[in-house]
Amino acid sequence: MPPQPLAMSSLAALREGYERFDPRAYLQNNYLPPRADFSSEEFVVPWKLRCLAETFASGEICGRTLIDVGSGPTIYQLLSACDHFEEIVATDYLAVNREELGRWARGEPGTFDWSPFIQHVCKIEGRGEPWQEKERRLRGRLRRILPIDVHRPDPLGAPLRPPADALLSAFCLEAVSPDLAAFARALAHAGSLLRPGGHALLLGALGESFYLAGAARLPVVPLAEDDVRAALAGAGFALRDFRSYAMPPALRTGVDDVDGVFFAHAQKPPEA
Ligand SMILES: C[S@@+](CC[C@H](N)C(=O)[O-])C[C@H]1O[C@@H](n2cnc3c(N)ncnc32)[C@H](O)[C@@H]1O
Ligand SMILES: O=S(=O)(c1ccc2c(c1)CN[C@@H](CF)C2)N1CCSCC1
Repeated sequence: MPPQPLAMSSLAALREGYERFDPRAYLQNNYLPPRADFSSEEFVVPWKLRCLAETFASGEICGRTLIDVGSGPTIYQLLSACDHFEEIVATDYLAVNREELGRWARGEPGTFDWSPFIQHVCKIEGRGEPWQEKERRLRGRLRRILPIDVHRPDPLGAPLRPPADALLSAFCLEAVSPDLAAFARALAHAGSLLRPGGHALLLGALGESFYLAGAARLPVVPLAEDDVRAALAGAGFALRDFRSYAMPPALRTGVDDVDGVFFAHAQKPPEA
């Protein structure tokens, strides 16, 4: 019997899977029709954008720096945030995603067209702002695009100085964690980037076990709503708002097996 390869750790298997992650395929799968359907407020992308717009509209969440954990190649999640923070710090584990974001931030040709998302956010924010103005503002405030690994206690490799005033993360933690304990640890690690009293906004998948991004097939830890609530409490957060969305059958396109989406707004306790 030839020597058997050592069993690869689940984290190592995940990292190997992400080496095959194709940003353009990922964008195609999730941010173009049929999933990017803006025709009804009942569809998921308008629902997600409305959760963020309504939460930022209160004006309570603002400050100098917002960090986005596991940005991937997407910027939709930053469109309402960018009006309330001087600096947006995007992060991702993969250089291909950081490069995609950098090309968009510099306005280079051939990057993904986010204008339908920007136009929709300007519409629901109701200020009559030209979408090109919102795009210009986000590009001006997206100043750092950093490598990150949420499985490290110090996800950026060094503390963020000063700590972020707010943290956002969309579809990352559950998509990079082999199990619930790893998800909870990753949340706590990400939370270490946030100042006391800072706000965390999480968007994520419920009941999802895999997703496709080109040649990559990535495992996802299937989450129930209570798993998210328990992980937030375990990481020391106070829950402020929790909403969920059931995925309509028409949006089951085979690129994943997501059952629904959650939105959580939580706050880190103030300094003792
Ligand atoms: C499903 S994508 C989410 C992308 C984007 N935030 C969105 O809303 O569509 C998950 C992202 O997590 C990143 N990632 C993979 N491993 C990671 C890790 N250990 N720490 C942080 N991010 C990681 C991937 O590169 C990928 O961009
Ligand atoms: O746009 S979504 O909110 C969305 C957006 C991104 C993702 C997923 C879903 C599910 N798989 C994730 C992999 F981690 C990435 N959406 C979820 C409901 S159905 C339409 C697509």
